[in-house]
Amino acid sequence: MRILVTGGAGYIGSHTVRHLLANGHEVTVFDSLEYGHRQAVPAESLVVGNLRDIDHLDQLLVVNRIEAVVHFAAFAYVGESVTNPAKYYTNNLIYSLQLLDRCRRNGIQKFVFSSTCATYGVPDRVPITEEAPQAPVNPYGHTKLAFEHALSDYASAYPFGFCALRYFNAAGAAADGSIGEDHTPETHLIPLVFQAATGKIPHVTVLGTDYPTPDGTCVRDYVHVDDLATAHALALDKIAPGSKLAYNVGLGRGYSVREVIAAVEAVTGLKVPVKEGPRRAGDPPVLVANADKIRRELGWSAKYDSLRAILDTAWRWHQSHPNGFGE
Ligand SMILES: NC(=O)c1ccc[n+]([C@@H]2O[C@H](COP(=O)([O-])OP(=O)(O)OC[C@H]3O[C@@H](n4cnc5c(N)ncnc54)[C@H](O)[C@@H]3O)[C@@H](O)[C@H]2O)c1
Ligand SMILES: O=c1ccn([C@@H]2O[C@H](COP(=O)(O)OP(=O)(O)O[C@H]3O[C@H](CO)[C@@H](O)[C@H](O)[C@H]3O)[C@@H](O)[C@H]2O)c(=O)[nH]1
Repeated sequence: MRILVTGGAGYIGSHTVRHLLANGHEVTVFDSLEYGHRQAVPAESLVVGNLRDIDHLDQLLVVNRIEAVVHFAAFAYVGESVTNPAKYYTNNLIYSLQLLDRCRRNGIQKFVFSSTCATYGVPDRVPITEEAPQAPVNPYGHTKLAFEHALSDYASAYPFGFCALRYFNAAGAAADGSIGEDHTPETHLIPLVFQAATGKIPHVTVLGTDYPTPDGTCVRDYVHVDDLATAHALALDKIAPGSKLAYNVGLGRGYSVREVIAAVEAVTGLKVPVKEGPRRAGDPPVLVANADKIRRELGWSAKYDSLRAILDTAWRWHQSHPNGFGE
């Protein structure tokens, strides 16, 4: 297939691009490089551009005869979305709607969207199934849910199908350590714990120790980026006109912040300096996927089925790239 991957130079995007290319697809990566990295994707696949330049994008859809779009490009700092919602509604919703409509006008019938477990807000039951109420608790989650609604309406009205993949917490790096997670600023737990272990930052702060969880810290479902990548390829095969697919992607097992820190200490053999701090606004206590539906319907399974296996790959990346992509 000829596939356009927006945000393909970012963390999850770059791992997915690698997987799609290995499977023989023709891939055009479209990324502004605001948060992505040129080195994360093959030079010949990359087009540097911004979703806001819709005519540039439209031209690519036509000239490269694109058949499917995988849409990662978005801003993803939950805290920033609260203080600057305009930035999030503009990039994640307005520009995404523009892209969606150009897909329709150009007859593109397959669309895979990076959604998130943040669309569930604070779930009343875990593990979370796809039927759980979607009630985001921050603007980031609102933008993602609003776009899911637009996709659904398009699939009802036009010859168009989509799959929304609701990722839980992406983690890990390519098995060979050649690409991995490098966000600036970094707010995600796992890379921060590695940075604290290796002395790049003085300590990691446990954000909240009074949650209603076994050890008082938040529980998350960490899923390897390469396993997210395979989910995209399976989704592309499944989508047909009229498809309205939505899948949770996680392992179905939760780890607390303290368990993550202990696991990084075990993987690295290093002591992680830790401080305890207050809760971060908007963090649900427990987010764990019920991922039975994607296993059943797409035949998806996780190659990395334990936190230890995921962290081994992240550690290889941090050792071989102590300064990330080094820009
Ligand atoms: N990381 C996670 O745990 C997680 C979980 C759930 C959902 N998601 C979603 O998955 C997607 C990818 O996440 P990630 O962690 O790889 O983020 P990322 O920031 O590494 O990747 C996003 C990429 O999109 C690009 N981009 C953003 N706005 C753009 C625009 N207007 N035009 C062109 N390019 C643009 C950025 O430069 C970046 O390379 C995002 O949509 C995010 O919301 C991530
Ligand atoms: O310095 C830190 C950073 C995080 N945490 C905690 O660690 C957990 C994981 O946090 P983080 O790695 O920031 O991931 P999430 O906040 O769970 O959010 C990520 O995962 C969401 C889906 O779960 C995506 O939608 C978001 O884009 C992505 O940032 C949370 O409980 C945080 O409170 C800490 O204790 N200390």
